[in-house]
Amino acid sequence: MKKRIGILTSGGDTPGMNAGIRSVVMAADAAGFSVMGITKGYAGLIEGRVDRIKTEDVAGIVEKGGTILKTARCEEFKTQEGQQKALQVIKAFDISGVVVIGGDGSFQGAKVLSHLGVPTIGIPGTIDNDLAYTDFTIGFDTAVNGVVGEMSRIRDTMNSHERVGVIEVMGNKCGDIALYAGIAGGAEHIIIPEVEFDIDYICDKIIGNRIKGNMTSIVLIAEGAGKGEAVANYMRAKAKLDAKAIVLGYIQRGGTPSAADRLRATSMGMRAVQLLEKGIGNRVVGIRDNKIIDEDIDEALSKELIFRKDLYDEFKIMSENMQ
Ligand SMILES: Nc1ncnc2c1ncn2[C@@H]1O[C@H](COP(=O)(O)OP(=O)(O)O)[C@@H](O)[C@H]1O
Ligand SMILES: O=P(O)(O)OC[C@H]1O[C@](O)(COP(=O)(O)O)[C@@H](O)[C@@H]1O
Ligand SMILES: [Mg+2]
Repeated sequence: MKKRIGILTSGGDTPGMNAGIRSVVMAADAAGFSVMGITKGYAGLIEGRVDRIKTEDVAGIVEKGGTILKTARCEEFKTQEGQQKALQVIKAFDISGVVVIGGDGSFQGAKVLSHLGVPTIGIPGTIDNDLAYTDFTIGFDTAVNGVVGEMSRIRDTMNSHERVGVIEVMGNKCGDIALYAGIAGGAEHIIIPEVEFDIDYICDKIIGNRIKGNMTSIVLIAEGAGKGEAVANYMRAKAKLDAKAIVLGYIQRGGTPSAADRLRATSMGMRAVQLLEKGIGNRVVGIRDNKIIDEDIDEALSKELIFRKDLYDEFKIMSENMQ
């Protein structure tokens, strides 16, 4: 095993990616490896945007959102031609192992690199929490905290106008951001792709609560379950509710990472380097039952997401009893 590893971030950026980069660079340094930072994910790899990254380059980044390595979604890397170009760059820079921080799509790319003979380790970086093999992905906790903060700001103005706030959050096909933020932020209703919803029931509940004098109504909708605007339009047209749709959008992906995300990213970065030190690739690192784990990429990606029905049931108890 030669002593030079590459690191890239790919897909949607997340708070905590920088903490992961920092950890990999420091762990590699301690192990006698040098690290090459690959700018802009697989696109940068194909283009040869590769530069030495040293301990001094990662000083002070633990608290920064985004990713100092930049990121991208790169269609070309999905083609064999693109993958061969990337492989040539890896060889040209004498890189013997790669760490990829990204989500489900990025891990497909990590699998490709491993199968091309470059030991590659994935660290889960996505706000969506949509990777089944790990309890949490890096960035999810910060995103949930961000949504909870916005919910209380939105609630202030919705309450003042006696409006219904329909807040659309990210998550791709996964409802976790809406579910966790819904519980922590005290949403009256959540709409997530994992559970069928009845818009008329939600309207009736809101109207019933209003009759009893409770005018506060926040509905969180995960983007995978539909558009906030469509829900608000329906509420206005069919239930005469003064509903406003708010799409939180990219503010969910920015900002300083939470302590939990920094801690997880740091431990996962350390594990990634330990694996590469042993020449082990084709694995992804994660956290299960509060312990850092690693698992074969193919196995991890073949797992089906387990919906946290226990949490949803807790939410329902609170939602149904809110008045
Ligand atoms: N099947 C695949 N084979 C190779 N690379 C892939 C594959 N799927 C995704 N990727 C790479 O990973 C990048 C990020 O994937 P994407 O799904 O957009 O984000 P994320 O990794 O955050 O889920 C893609 O733009 C592409 O470069
Ligand atoms: O940044 P883009 O390309 O607009 O993509 C938006 C998507 O990225 C995310 O923010 C994060 O998704 P990934 O981590 O899979 O990249 C999703 O929640 C959202 O659907
Ligand atoms: Mg993804």
